[in-house]
Amino acid sequence: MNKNLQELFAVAQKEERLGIGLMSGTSLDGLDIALCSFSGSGLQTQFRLINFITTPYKEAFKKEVQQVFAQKQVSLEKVTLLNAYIGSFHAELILQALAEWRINPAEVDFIASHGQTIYHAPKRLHQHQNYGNATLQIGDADHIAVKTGILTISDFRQKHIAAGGEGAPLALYGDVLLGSKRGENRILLNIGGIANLTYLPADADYTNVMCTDIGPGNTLIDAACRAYFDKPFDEDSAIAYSGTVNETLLDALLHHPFFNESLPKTTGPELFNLNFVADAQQATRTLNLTKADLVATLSTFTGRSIANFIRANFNEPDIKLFTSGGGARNPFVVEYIKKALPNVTIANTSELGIDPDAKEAILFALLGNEALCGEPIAIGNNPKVLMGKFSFPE
Ligand SMILES: Nc1ncnc2c1ncn2[C@@H]1O[C@H](COP(=O)(O)OP(=O)(O)OP(=O)(O)O)[C@@H](O)[C@H]1O
Ligand SMILES: CC(=O)N[C@H]1[C@@H]2OC[C@@H](O2)[C@@H](O)[C@@H]1O[C@H](C)C(=O)O
Repeated sequence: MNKNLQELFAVAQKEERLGIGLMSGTSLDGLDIALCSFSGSGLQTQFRLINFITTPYKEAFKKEVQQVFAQKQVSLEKVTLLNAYIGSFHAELILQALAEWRINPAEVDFIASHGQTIYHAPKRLHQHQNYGNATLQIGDADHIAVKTGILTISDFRQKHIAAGGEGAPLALYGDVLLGSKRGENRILLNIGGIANLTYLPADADYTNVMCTDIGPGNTLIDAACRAYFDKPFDEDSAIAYSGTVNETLLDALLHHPFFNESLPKTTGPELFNLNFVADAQQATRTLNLTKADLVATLSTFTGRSIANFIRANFNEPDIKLFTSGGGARNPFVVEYIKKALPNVTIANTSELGIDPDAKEAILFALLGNEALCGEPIAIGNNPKVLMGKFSFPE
C-alpha cells in the first residue's frame, strides 16, 4: 500500500491524536492556531485545548489579500500567487508556534486548515440562474503538508456545498459537541467579521439544532475604521462611544432583504461592505454624517441585527447565550445586545471552558478529527457528510 495511505490508516486508528486547527477569518486580523488532543469521534469525542495563539498579520500582507478579497473582479495572477503563498506562509506560522510551544512537528498527527475565504457566493447572493452555491478558500494545503511534514486536511466547505448546503456556517458540527446541554436552550453566538449563531435545544436532539449567519459582525466597523481612521478596528469601541447613532441610516441598513430571508442563510463582506453603506447613506441623505457617527451607527447595526434576530426566533427567558469571536471584545456591541435582550442570560464561551478567541480554530480541528475517524452525522437540516481533503507531506 502507498506509504501515505498506511500512515493515514495509522493516524485514524490511534487512541489519541494531536491536531492543529487553523482559522483565518473574514476580519483578516491574523491566523488562529489551536493545538488540541482528541480521542474518539462524533458526539463521543473527548478533546483538550493544549495551546492557542493568534499570530497577527502584518499590514502589508493584509493589503495583498484585500486586493482579491470579496470583490467581483480581481487579478487572477494575484489569486494564483496568493493561493501558494498563503499555504506556505501559514505553514511557517505553524512551525513558529510549535517552536514556541517546544513541540516537535513530528508529534503532531494532523493539521485542519480552513484557508482564507476570498469569495463567498451563495446563490441567494450571486443570483446567476445557471450556477449554484459557491465559495472559495485559498492557501493550498499541499504547501502546508510539505513544509511542516504534517498530514493536512483542508477545504472543508466544498463538500457541504456539493451535498446541498451553502458551505457555511460549519460551526454547528463542533458547537453541538462543545456547547449542548440537556435541560438548557443555548445559543452560541460568534461575532467575527460576520455574526453567526448555533441554537442548541434543551432536548439535546441534534436533529433540531439550527446554525445560520445573522448579518455583519465586525466587518463594517473594521472597514470604516480602516477607511476613515487608518486603524484596523475600533479598539475597545473608543470611536463608537465618541459618536452618535443616526437612526435614519440605521433603519435603512436594517431594511436589507437579507434580514428577512429564510434560515439557514449565509453572507459575507461581498454584501456587507462600504458600498452597501454608501448606498444607504445616499438613499437617506446622510452622506454628511461624521465618521465617528458612522462607526457608532454601524456598531449599533451589528448589535441591533443580532438582537432582532434572537427576539424574532427564540423565546428570550428560555435562552442562555454564550458569545465568542473578536466582536465579543467590542464593549459597545456587547452592551447593546445585553440592553436589548434584558431577559436573556448572556455570558461568553469561557463559561463553557472554551476560549472565545480559540473557538473557531478548535471547530476546524474537530472537523479534521471527524474527517479522519468520524461517521457522517445529520445535524439539523445540514448535509450528512464528512468534510475535508487530504494533503500528504511526501
Ligand atoms: N478590544 C477590542 N475592541 C473592539 N473590537 C475588537 C477588540 N478585539 C477584537 N475586536 C474585533 O474582533 C475582530 C477579530 O475577530 P475574529 O478574529 O473573531 O474575526 P474572524 O475570525 O476573522 O471572523 P469570521 O468569524 O467572520 O471569519 C477585529 O477585527 C475587531 O473588529
Ligand atoms: C465562507 C466563510 O468563510 N464564512 C465564514 C464567515 O465567518 C463567520 C461566518 O462568515 C461563517 O459563515 C463562516 O465561518 C464560520 C467559522 C463557520 O463556517 O461556522
